[in-house]
Amino acid sequence: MTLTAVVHDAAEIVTLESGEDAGDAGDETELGIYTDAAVAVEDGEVARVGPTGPVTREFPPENAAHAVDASGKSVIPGFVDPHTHALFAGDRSDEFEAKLQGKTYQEILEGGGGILRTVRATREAGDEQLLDNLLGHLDTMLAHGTTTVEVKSGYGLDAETELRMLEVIDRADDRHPVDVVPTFMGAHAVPEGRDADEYVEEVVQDQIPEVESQGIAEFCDVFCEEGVFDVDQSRRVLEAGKDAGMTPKVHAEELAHIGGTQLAAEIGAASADHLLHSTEEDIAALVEADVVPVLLPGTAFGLGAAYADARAFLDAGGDVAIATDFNPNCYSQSMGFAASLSCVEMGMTPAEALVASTTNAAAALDLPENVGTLREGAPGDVAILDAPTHVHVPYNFGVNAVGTVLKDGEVVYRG
Ligand SMILES: N=CN[C@@H](CCC(=O)O)C(=O)O
Ligand SMILES: [Zn+2]
Repeated sequence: MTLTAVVHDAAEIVTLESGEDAGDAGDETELGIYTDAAVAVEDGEVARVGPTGPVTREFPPENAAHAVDASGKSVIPGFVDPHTHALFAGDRSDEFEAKLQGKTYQEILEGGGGILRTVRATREAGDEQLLDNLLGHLDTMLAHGTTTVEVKSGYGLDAETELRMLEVIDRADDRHPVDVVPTFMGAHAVPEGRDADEYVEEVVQDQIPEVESQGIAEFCDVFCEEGVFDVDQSRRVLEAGKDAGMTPKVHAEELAHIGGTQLAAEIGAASADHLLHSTEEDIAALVEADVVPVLLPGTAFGLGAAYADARAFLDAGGDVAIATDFNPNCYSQSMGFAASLSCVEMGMTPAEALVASTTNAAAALDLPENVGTLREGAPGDVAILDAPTHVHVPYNFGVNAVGTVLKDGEVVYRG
């Protein structure tokens, strides 16, 4: 056994452990907070967490490969970001200006911009360029406390480029400390000059079998949206993906209400994402089917759109997750910013936002129970804030509250 790390004398450690023995507060919060606390990581996994005295007597910091004095600081699990399109080429900053002048997302897409423009740039980029781009974004995510992220394909829209994207995602996962969960999203848009039904058949008959034979994606996602893929087309893609071993996910009710949430419930998706226009019945169906609602407040912020009704999901008993949705239309890699928007614009509490960006986000990716926690046995994925309480995650905005990050107990970022 190797003592990888001991983080000690923290103002607080948020374990996300619930239950009677959790933290100083017992069962009182979902957060399982210990004050004046330490966490010891052995062979990459949390071996002990609790008050500094007993933990450091059992696991002396001087014996650890990494001893971190966290005096005055809050220690939380690394964030899990369960929805990104972080692999792309090109620049769409001029579309931000166009949107500020009143153009809508759909008008830009219908004019060959938006996703279709990123598709052209991504098809033209070489693998090394794509890999460099993704590694750069993973660096930024890590610096903001994210230790696990989902990344989708979907800027290829043909078998060759979709496969290339998934291979680059796989290489980035090998090369970078952040764990990367791959999602196939061949049905992200209808390629220029093509018919949606005909393209869906290409996704089902050409792309999915290729992805299956490479065993290179865990999830299959679809943009179920007015003017993109309707519910039947989306169902066709997700069922084929499911038959090929990929768990469904759905981009649902982002710009209009067309039934994607009900489809997610019907098909047993891991998550339904966006949900800006979901109804009460939709919410009930998701909760009933145990589908994680993933809310993406950065997207609403960037589009100047109304936010999803987070309270309706929470009040219905939904295990709400939040994500950055980092993509050329939503340019933020920061889960802290997503948390700020979740609290200020969607009425979530800082505690709810933290649960949404750790344990519930891990559930949206079907990750093992311990991911997104600092319970004993969890991966030693730790974010140390330059601040005394976890409330600083949403309370700080436009700046980074994270000072140090450990992945599997190794110090991988120091601000
Ligand atoms: N809405 C569809 N996909 C992305 C946007 C992708 C893009 O505009 O490039 C999203 O989730 O927000
Ligand atoms: Zn998306």
